[in-house]
Amino acid sequence: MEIVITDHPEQVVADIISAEIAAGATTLGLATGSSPVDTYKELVRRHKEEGLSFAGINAVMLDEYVGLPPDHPESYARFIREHFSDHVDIGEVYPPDGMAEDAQAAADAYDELIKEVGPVDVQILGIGSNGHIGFNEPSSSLSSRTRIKTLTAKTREDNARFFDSIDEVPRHVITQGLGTICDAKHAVLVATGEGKADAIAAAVEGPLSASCPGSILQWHPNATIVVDEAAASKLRDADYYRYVYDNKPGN
Ligand SMILES: N[C@@H]1[C@@H](O)[C@H](O)[C@@H](COP(=O)(O)O)O[C@@H]1O
Repeated sequence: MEIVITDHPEQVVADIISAEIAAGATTLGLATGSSPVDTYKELVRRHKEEGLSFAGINAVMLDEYVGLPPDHPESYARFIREHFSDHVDIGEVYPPDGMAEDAQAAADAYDELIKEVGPVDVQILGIGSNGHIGFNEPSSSLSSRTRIKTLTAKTREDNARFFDSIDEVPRHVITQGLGTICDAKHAVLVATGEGKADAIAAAVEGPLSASCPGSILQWHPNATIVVDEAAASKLRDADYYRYVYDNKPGN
């Protein structure tokens, strides 16, 4: 893993995505949540002001709530349109179908679609305060594929801020599995704020364990963790990561 501690995570992630596009990326993996919002803002700015083009690129998503139609204000399909795809020249963005009558069949179909559209060249990720990535809650199989998951009480509480009340937060989701996520050629996780410090410490320096699904990135051959000082504050070896990044060949 490469760990980047920076005051401007959105610039670092946007730089990585711009470089992957320049190197020929054709499939992006998009994440929702507040963590990547500034990155999308920066990518849109680069598109409008610097000519960064997403032409010829398609995208898949990490997850979707079961039971929310794609035009629901809190559906992840809508989130991606609002924060990113409506503002750039990207091709298709394929959302999981949270309204399918048979949600598991929709999840299976989505896993197949990712294989057809993919492989994902660069997958953006956030991390939940309990260490989840996508919606792979603790105890998720490390080799899981896209499937239905039941959200923990903690995740529903964390996400209640986006809904009028906690009762409106769906209990079930379709999420790429950890195995699906790890099929991406480059996984880039962004986290900011003190609330993510424990999750980042567990994902980066804890054991590779289903108890912290984000720790699967230790196993991924090309994972970058981009964090601000607050999210890095519980990393034991932060100084070493800074040293490695500052002395990166080619930097
Ligand atoms: N399913 C999403 C994740 O993809 C996201 O990374 C995480 C953190 O969200 P946030 O960035 O808002 O803290 O939780 C959400 O529920």
